[in-house]
Amino acid sequence: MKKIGLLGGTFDPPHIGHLIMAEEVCEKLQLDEVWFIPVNVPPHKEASTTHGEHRLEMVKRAIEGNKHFKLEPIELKRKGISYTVDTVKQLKDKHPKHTFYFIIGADMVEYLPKWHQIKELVQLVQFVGVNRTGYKVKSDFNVIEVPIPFVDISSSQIRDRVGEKITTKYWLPDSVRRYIREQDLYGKK
Ligand SMILES: Nc1ncnc2c1ncn2[C@@H]1O[C@H](COP(=O)(O)OP(=O)(O)OP(=O)(O)O)[C@@H](O)[C@H]1O
Ligand SMILES: O=C(O)c1ccc[n+]([C@@H]2O[C@H](COP(=O)([O-])O)[C@@H](O)[C@H]2O)c1
Repeated sequence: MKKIGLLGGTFDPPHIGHLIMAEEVCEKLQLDEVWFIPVNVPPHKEASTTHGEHRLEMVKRAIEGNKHFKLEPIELKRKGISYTVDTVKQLKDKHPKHTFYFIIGADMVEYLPKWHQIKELVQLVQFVGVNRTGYKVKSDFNVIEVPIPFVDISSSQIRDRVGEKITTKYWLPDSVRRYIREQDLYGKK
């Protein structure tokens, strides 16, 4: 039986905030692995995202070299809107012996009441919340709070900076920055 952290995200692109939260939770909760799950269609975001294949490749590069981190493309394969309740059910069916922890930032903790079938979902998986500037980890739902160093970085800021040709060095792994350059992502069209 393994303890598995699940880090769902749009990852458009993945950045050091994602990596630090995954590593901190992995160590503090003594998880065996953290699985990164890029969404297909995010349940709550209006704006369209970069193609799944690019986001998948960027996550692959971001987690390279960390033996605890794995890529789980289950939502991209399933297509459609990526409701977490569907993902957790599928993963529990496939791996009945694992215990799953769904890791979210404080913005998503505050948003929990609006998640699809949230009452059922909280019975199926243990949520873990990490702090994020501007939001609170407190919730009426059962959320384990894991303190992390505040990393005031978001994917949208990175997309804007790339578009404005402002440096993103150290905001995300060089391998991901290279991929963004090679594929000409986030440039102003
Ligand atoms: N800097 C951060 N600190 C703490 N949690 C974070 C941070 N960045 C992202 N997260 C959390 O990681 C998960 C996936 O985030 P996501 O891929 O949407 O990145 P994002 O930076 O929030 O993107 P965007 O700016 O496009 O909304 C969410 O649970 C989010 O709360
Ligand atoms: O299932 C839901 O209703 C739901 C609502 C909001 C967010 N989520 C999940 O939370 C994770 C983080 O979302 P995001 O948009 O910040 O990348 C991602 O896996 C989403 O699918 C899920």
